[in-house]
Amino acid sequence: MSGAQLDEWQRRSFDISSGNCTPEQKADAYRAYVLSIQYAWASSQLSQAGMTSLLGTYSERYAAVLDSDDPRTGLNNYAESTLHLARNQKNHSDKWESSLSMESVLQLPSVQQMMNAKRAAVNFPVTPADVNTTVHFSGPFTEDKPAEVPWSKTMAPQKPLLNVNSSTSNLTASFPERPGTSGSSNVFLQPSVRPSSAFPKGNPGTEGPQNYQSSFFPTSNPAKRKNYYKPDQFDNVRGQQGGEEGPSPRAGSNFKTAREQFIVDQQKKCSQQPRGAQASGMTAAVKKSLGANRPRGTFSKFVSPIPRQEDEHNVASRRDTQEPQILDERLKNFEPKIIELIMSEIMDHGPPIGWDDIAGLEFAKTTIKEIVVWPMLRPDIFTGLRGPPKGILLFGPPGTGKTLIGKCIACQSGATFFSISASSLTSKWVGEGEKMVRALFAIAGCHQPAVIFIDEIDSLLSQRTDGEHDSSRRIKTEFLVQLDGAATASEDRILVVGATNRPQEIDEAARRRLAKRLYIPLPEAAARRQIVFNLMAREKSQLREQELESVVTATEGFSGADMTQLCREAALGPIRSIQLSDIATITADQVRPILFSDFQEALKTVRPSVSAKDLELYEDWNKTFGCGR
Ligand SMILES: Nc1ncnc2c1ncn2[C@@H]1O[C@H](COP(=O)(O)OP(=O)(O)OP(=O)(O)O)[C@@H](O)[C@H]1O
Ligand SMILES: [Mg+2]
Repeated sequence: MSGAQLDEWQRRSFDISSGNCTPEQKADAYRAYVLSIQYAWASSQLSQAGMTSLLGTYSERYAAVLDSDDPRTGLNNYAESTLHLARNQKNHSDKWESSLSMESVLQLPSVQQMMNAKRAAVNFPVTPADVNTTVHFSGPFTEDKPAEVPWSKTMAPQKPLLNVNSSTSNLTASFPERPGTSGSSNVFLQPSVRPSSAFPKGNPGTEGPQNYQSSFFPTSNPAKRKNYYKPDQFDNVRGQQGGEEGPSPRAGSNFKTAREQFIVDQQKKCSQQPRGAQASGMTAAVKKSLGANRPRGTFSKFVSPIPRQEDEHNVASRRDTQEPQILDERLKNFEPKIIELIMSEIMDHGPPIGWDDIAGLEFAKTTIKEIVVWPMLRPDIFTGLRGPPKGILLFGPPGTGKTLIGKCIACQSGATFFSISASSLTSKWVGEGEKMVRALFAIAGCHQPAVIFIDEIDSLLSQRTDGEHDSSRRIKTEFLVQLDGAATASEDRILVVGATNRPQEIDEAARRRLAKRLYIPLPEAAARRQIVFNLMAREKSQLREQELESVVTATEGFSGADMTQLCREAALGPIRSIQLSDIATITADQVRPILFSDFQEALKTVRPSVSAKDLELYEDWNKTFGCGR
C-alpha cells in the first residue's frame, strides 16, 4: 500500500475506534473499506488471500452496523429493507383491473335512464354545485373551472388513466385532452359511483349535457361554492344567523354537512315554536350543546362553552312553565335541575331515630330540643328574643354522635329536613356552587319549618385563605349571606345545624353565625353503659351487671363509635367459637349468647380512636367558643 492509502486507512480506523462517530459514519467508513480492499485487489496492490481475509472482516462489520436495531450502534437496516419491500410490493392483485371504467358506468341501466331523462328535459337550470351527487365523486377536486368543462369531455366513453395519488390515496382519473376543449380535466374519482335517485328534478332550462358534467364536480373551493347557492334559498336561515352567510343545502343533493343538517334542524325546531320563542330557540340549542356542535369556521360567531346567564334564565323560565310542580315564585329563578337535585337527593329519609337512642349527651339533647323542637311546635311563643338561633354547631371528637343527633333532629322535629354534605354544594362548574346554596335556602324557605343539616361543615366554611380557589370562596360567602338572614326574612323558620370534628378550622365569620356551639364530648361511663346495654338488648347476650361495669371501666376514652365497634367485635365471639364444619348446618338458635369473655377478647383488638392530646384541643376550643356550661 502507498503511504497515502495507509494514511487514509489510519484516519478512518481512528475515527471509527474513537467511539464518537454515528452509525451512519461507521457504515460509510466500513463501506469505504470494502471498496478500498476491492480496489487494491483489482489494482494488484493486494493479494487474493489478503483481500479475502480483509473483505470477510469488514463486510461483516459493515453488515453488523447496518442490521443492528439499536439506534446508538446500528441503522436497523432490516426494518428499512422490510419497509422498502412493503412499499414496492408486487403481488397477483397487480394484474387485477377494475371493471369500474367510465364505459361500464355509462352502460349501467340506471345511468342510461337518467341520461335519457335529462336529454328529454329542456331548460335545465341547475347550477353546478346543485347536482353533485348524481354520480358521487368526493375528495379534493382539482378542476379549476368545473362548469366550463363540457359534458362530452368528461362523460365521453374514454378509458381514463387511473393514477394513484400517494398523498391522498385517491384515484385520479386523467382524461386525454380533446380537440376543441380547454383546460385540464383531472378529477379525483371515488370508486363509489352510485347512480343517484336524487338527480335534480324538473326545472327545464339550459342544455342538459353541459350541466350533466357539472354534477360530477363539486368544487372544494368554498368561495366558489358560495356562488352556486341560489340567493333566495335559505334566506330565513341566514336571517337567524344574524346575517352570517351560511352554507345552504344543495338542491337535489342527499348529502348534507353536519352544519347544514344542524341549521335545517334548527329551522324545524323554530317553526314548531311560537314566534316569540324563535330567537331564544337558537341560543338555547347552542347553549345546550355547550359549544360542541356550534358552527365552526373563521366567520362563525364565537359561542362560549359556559352557559350564558340570560340563556339559562330563558331555559329555566321555559321549563318552569312546562313543569307544573315548581309552583313557588321564589324558585322561579332556579334551574329545575338544581331544584330537583336538592329535593330528591338532599332531603333525608333515614330510619327513625329517637332521643333515647342517643346515649348520654344530656345537655346537648336538652339544648337542641329547646332550640329546634319547641320553637317548631310553638312558633307563637318563640318570637322576638326567644326566637331560635339561625345556626347551631355540633363539634367534638369523631364518632361521638354528631351525625346521629342530626338524624334524630330530622325524625323528631317535624321539620323538613335537608341533610347535605359540603361536597354536594361544591360543584366543578363555575357559579353552580353558589346557585346550589341559594337554591337550598330558597327551597328550605318554601318548606318551612326546615332544618338544614350540614355534616363536616368545616370543609365548606373553613378559614378563608389567600390561596384558596375563587369558587369555594364565593360558595362560602354566599353561605354566610344566607346564614345571616340577609337573604331570608327574620320570621323564616330555617335552622342550620352544622357538625364538625375540626371546629378550629371554621372561619370566624361562620363561627359567629353558628351562634349555638355545642360540644359533643366522648361518652361518659353512664353513656357507655347505655350504648352497650342498648346494643346487647337487641342480641342474645348474657352479660351480668358486674361484667357490664367491667366493660364500662375498661372502655374509658372510647367514643360512641368505638363502643359500637367493640360490641360488634364481641358479637362475633360466639360465631368464632363454632367449628368450621358446623357453620353451614348450625341453626341461629344454636349460636351461643354473647358473653363477657367475648368482650374481653374484643378489648384486645379494639382501641380508642381519639387520643388524649386531640381531646385537649376540643376541650380548649369548647372553653373558648363553646356554649356549654
Ligand atoms: N351517644 C351515642 N349514643 C349511641 N350511639 C352512638 C353515640 N355516639 C356514637 N354512636 C355510634 O357511633 C356511630 C357513629 O356516630 P356518628 O356518625 O354520629 O359520629 P360523628 O360524631 O358524626 O363522627 P364524625 O365526627 O367522625 O362524623 C353511630 O352510628 C352510633 O352507632
Ligand atoms: Mg359525622
